[in-house]
Amino acid sequence: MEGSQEHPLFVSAESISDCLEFKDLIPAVEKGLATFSRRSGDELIQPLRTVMTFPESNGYFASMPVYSKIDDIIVTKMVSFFPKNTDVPSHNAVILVFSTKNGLMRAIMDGDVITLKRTAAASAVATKYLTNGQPHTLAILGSGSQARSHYAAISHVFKFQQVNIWNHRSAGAEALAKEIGPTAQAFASVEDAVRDADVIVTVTSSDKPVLKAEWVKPGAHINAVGACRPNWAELDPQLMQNSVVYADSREGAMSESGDVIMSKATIHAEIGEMVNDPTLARPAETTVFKSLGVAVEDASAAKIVVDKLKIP
Ligand SMILES: NC(=O)C1=CN([C@@H]2O[C@H](COP(=O)(O)OP(=O)(O)OC[C@H]3O[C@@H](n4cnc5c(N)ncnc54)[C@H](O)[C@@H]3O)[C@@H](O)[C@H]2O)C=CC1
Ligand SMILES: O=C([O-])C1=[NH+]CCC1
Repeated sequence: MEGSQEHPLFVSAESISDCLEFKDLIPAVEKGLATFSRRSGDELIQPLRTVMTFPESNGYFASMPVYSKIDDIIVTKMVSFFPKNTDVPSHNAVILVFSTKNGLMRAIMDGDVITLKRTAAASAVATKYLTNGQPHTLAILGSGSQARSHYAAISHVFKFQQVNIWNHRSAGAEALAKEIGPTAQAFASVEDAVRDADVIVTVTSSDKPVLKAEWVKPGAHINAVGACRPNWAELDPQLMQNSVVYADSREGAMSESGDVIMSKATIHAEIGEMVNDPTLARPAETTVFKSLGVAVEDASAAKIVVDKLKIP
């Protein structure tokens, strides 16, 4: 159905996969995070997301609104995450796009592909600024949907000679290593997987630390993507204390990141602040990008889809 004033267009996962490429998305997310970090009210409005919790089913539901003046778009993402899911996906999202002129709904988009790609694109932006020279080895902890999108996005920025995969269920690591090909190897222990890693991605659903300070090579960059609740952590507190820590949103990290809250680590800068002022980058240090997810990343992706599909 063609989009029109009366009927918003539904955009499927397949259509979004086809038109959302990292060559466009990584710079768009970089620009969006920089705009957000300027905190200029007439460029972008992004309130802290609301998260409902369902303790009995260990589930969560987030509503993530944003208005981007420079992209002329109003977007709300709604996403459920039930980390213990096994028979169905752990994350399920939809993205609604509204007109800034009259408030009518322009599009209803699948949010799963956008969430996978924009999250990995944000990590790719952080890795670009915080990796020391040409990295050789990438380590990925976790072998789910974000593990695959992160491999694709970060490999768009750097070509790795070696990709080490660990997963708490080894079959997952073996499967992902096989998909990636001869440069990839599954490891039975986190310590062995990360020992030589220049870039580490943690994309697990663990609520307890899986990565320890003593295993990490000095100067490595870590994209810590999981653990999005204030009492969850993927990194041990010593690693957070030893590292220069970045976040997508200071408010989001102080509200939702157990890695930051429980370790009492200081946030050195937002990724967007670093984009606006590259002297904030510390690539020679051990660095952590604590990623929680912000709506401007979704809006940056939705804008590309709106433009590519010429949605009215
Ligand atoms: N920062 C952000 O913007 C976003 C973060 N996320 C988070 O990223 C993480 C990965 O997301 P997806 O790949 O979509 O999930 P997924 O369900 O596809 O994969 C989860 C991975 O974690 C592993 N895992 C599950 N329980 C574990 C445990 N107790 N210890 C160690 N590993 C365990 C699974 O085997 C699987 O490999 C989740 O924590 C999710 O909430 C997801 C979307 C956006
Ligand atoms: O930003 C996002 O979409 C999410 N962050 C954590 C779970 C989903």
